Amino acid sequence: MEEFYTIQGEGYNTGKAAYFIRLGGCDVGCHWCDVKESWDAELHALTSADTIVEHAAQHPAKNVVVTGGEPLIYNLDYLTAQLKINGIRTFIETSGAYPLSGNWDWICLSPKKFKAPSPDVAVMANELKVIIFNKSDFEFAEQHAKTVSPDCKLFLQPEWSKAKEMTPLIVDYVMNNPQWEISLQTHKFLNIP
Ligand SMILES: C[S@@+](CC[C@H](N)C(=O)[O-])C[C@H]1O[C@@H](n2cnc3c(N)ncnc32)[C@H](O)[C@@H]1O
Ligand SMILES: Nc1nc2[nH]cc(C(=O)O)c2c(=O)[nH]1
Ligand code: SF4
Ligand SMILES: [Mg+2]
Repeated sequence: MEEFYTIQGEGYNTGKAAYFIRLGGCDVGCHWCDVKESWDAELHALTSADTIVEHAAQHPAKNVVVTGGEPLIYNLDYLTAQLKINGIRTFIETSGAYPLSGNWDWICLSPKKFKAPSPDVAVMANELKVIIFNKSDFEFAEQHAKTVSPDCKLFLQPEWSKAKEMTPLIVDYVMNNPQWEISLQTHKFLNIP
């Protein structure tokens, strides 16, 4: 759908420059999704994986974030193999709704109530990032924390439109449950992509 060079705004790798590859297509249907224009893959022109890798390799930071849409709709073995050949670290943002493919340096799993993540993604996740839209999402976060590995980093991120209401609850929750950390969508405050 699009490619852009920016700074990772969310989660464990916040603050690192990275080339973003946003793949079109998602059927998870989060009503608060901040990239609904990504859902219909057919609305976006196709770009070959080789061209994308060539573009990524031209940027100073050797980090790529593959996101979407839901990137795991596609088999990502070829794309990540080519990125690796070019010495690029591979990060993925996924709901986990499809089986894991690709070779990843960092897997950020953001599970959704609307389509449960597959267990193979949960066990491999380096980071669990749960979006807090309402109070019941804390319990949802704890359920998913049981499915990830013991060294997986745990993040709570306010849903953007509910941030005013939810952020104080997250602050309180993290102070009482310090195995969790807060993640903010810092790129939205910085006005960068
Ligand atoms: C747009 S999604 C694309 C990748 C994948 N489909 C997923 O959901 O993880 C990228 C990240 O943005 C988060 N996100 C999407 N809409 C959001 C919103 N309104 N507020 C906060 N985070 C949001 C998702 O949970 C995910 O962690
Ligand atoms: N700067 C920036 N950081 C991000 N982290 C995850 C994003 C995403 O949409 O997947 C995203 C994004 O869209 N922009
Ligand atoms: S899974 Fe990700 S891309 Fe798909 S609707 Fe939810 S937040 Fe948006
Ligand atoms: Mg985004």
